[in-house]
Amino acid sequence: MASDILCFGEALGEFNQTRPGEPHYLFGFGGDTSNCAIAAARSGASVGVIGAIGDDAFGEDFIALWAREGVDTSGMRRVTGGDTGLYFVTHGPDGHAFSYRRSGSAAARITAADVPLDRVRSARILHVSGISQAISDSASEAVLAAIAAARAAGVTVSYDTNLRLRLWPLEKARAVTNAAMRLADIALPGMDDARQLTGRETPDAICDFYLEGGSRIVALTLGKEGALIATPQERRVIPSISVNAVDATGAGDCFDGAFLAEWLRTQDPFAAGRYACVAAALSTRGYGAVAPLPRREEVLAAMG
Ligand SMILES: O=C(O)C(=O)C[C@H](O)[C@H](O)COP(=O)(O)O
Repeated sequence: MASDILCFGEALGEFNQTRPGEPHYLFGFGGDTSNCAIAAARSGASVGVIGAIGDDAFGEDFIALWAREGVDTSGMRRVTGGDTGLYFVTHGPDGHAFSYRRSGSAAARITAADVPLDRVRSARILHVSGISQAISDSASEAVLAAIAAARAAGVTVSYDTNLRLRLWPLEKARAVTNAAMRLADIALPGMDDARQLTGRETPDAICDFYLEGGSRIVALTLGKEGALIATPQERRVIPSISVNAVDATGAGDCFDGAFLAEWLRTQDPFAAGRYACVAAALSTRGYGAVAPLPRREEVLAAMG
């Protein structure tokens, strides 16, 4: 089955500490590209996920989740005896923090030979991230194989920097992510990541960096300040809306999915940016990366 937006990365079972300081964790779903896929599906796009997942109970939960969300899983490998990665979210005065149990997971053991290239070639957008590459060298090569197939077939490549220094050192992240971003048509960096990856300080200088690298659209997320959307011809700051935020986990991924869905519909990066800023803000009103992802009607209602 062909999907318009194909997301490639690691899905992670999520344990989210909803009462600070207490050993009480709410189970949910995470993993940046899976979050993006579900956000895009809830915004009405045709979406699929590719990659690998364990044949354990968490993998089963994900297959059921994606089915409920209308996300195609026919390109997702269930690895016999493989583990699905997990992560823990804790909340403190400086916001949320992640810790991982994912090394050696089914997703991390993927190789370039496992990538379903036919699915990549028949998509309209391939979405990957820095995390998709950080989890192992073989996964990194698999992502590059998917990007090469997409580019050769004229499929738009979308890339979120999603810098995770618990997964790899900054020097390696810089080299790999900056090289991959040069292959991306749509660059989706976050401000904190991009400062560290580019060495540039201002939103404009960061957008220049990625446009000079060859991206057609840069959507630089600025947290509560919204986003700066830049093309070679024009750039606009898009403000966010204020909400009662409890957990920002997955807000960046929600931005990505909402942005890609709306951009596919309108081909207008600024309209997509307005829609995605509102969707991302709404996604912070509940705990977890996936449960609070808004549907298109909620986003449109909040846009007024
Ligand atoms: O860290 C990882 O490897 C994950 O994939 C876990 C999370 O689900 C995403 O990181 C959330 O991403 P944000 O939208 O940037 O909050």
